[in-house]
Amino acid sequence: MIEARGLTKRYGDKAAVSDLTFTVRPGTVTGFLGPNGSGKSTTMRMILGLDAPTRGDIRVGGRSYAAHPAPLYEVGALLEARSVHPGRSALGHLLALAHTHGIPRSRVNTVVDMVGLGKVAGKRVKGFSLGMGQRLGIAAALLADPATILLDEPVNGLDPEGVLWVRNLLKSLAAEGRTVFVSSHLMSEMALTAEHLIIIGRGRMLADTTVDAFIRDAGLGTIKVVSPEAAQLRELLLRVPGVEAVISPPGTLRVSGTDLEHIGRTASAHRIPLFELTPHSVSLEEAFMELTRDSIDYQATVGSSAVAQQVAQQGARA
Ligand SMILES: Nc1ncnc2c1ncn2[C@@H]1O[C@H](COP(=O)(O)OP(=O)(O)OP(=O)(O)O)[C@@H](O)[C@H]1O
Repeated sequence: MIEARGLTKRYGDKAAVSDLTFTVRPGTVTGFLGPNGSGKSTTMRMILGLDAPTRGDIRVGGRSYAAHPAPLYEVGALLEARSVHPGRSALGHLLALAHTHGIPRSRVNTVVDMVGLGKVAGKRVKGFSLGMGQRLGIAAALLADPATILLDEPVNGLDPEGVLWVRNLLKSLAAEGRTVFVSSHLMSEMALTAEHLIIIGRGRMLADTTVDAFIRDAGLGTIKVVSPEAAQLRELLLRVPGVEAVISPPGTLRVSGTDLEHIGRTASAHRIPLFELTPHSVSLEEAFMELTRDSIDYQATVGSSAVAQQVAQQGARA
């Protein structure tokens, strides 16, 4: 379990993290999302005691990281895949880490195999690709079989097979009852991996929610119905428990809690004409961009306007 209370970090005048309060629970994968520079890495560094909060505190397993006598058993982390001495072999790096906690060589061999580096374990890290470096970082994070796993952008540089592997690995670690906290700026990847999301922008909390609720609130599960008798259709649809329907703008219904077939059949049974019946088609990535739009520090001038325009057009069309 990771618990942040009023967590704040300032660098001079700049607040990298502002008053964050959240709990990351065991048994689920929690995705930590935010645009570039939103404070994800700073928060992760504070979890590991690499940065001290200006205000507030952050605990892992009930205590600050520094208060754990053998921290590798409590938290396994991958923050920066390149932070390994390039002259060391993968095996040498892991053995050195293992020695600090009395972890046997057999466990080192196990994690090397687990991450698929068996064939290159004796090779120097300087020859590793980004993806191999990520795998080594994940091996180091898993070395002491910790209760909490903390990974900063673990799929960076991985090929599709590697991305799938990380996704399944994180889910299985959570299913074993571990706390899994993983940062990314890829909403679509997180939606496939995480059950819970913490989304920040400019160091502030934007959303602390489940993936299901995020999808629901973003209107991704809604159906758009255009009919000259929208009000009558709405009354009929609302007779089914769990169905929600709002008229916006006049003549257009936004319906959730049911499916296209039910709406079509209800309209047909009451001879209500339909001009349109479509699932809402905003992607998760676009919903994330909408949420974080006002919190983007680093915005490209070429391309981003096209993306914004596309989102706006999609919103207008939907
Ligand atoms: N050591 C530092 N000194 C000064 N400013 C810093 C320092 N570390 C981070 N910052 C600033 O704090 C803010 C948050 O940075 P951080 O690296 O935590 O964001 P991030 O969400 O991890 O970004 P990215 O997705 O690009 O990795 C940024 O504006 C960054 O420039």
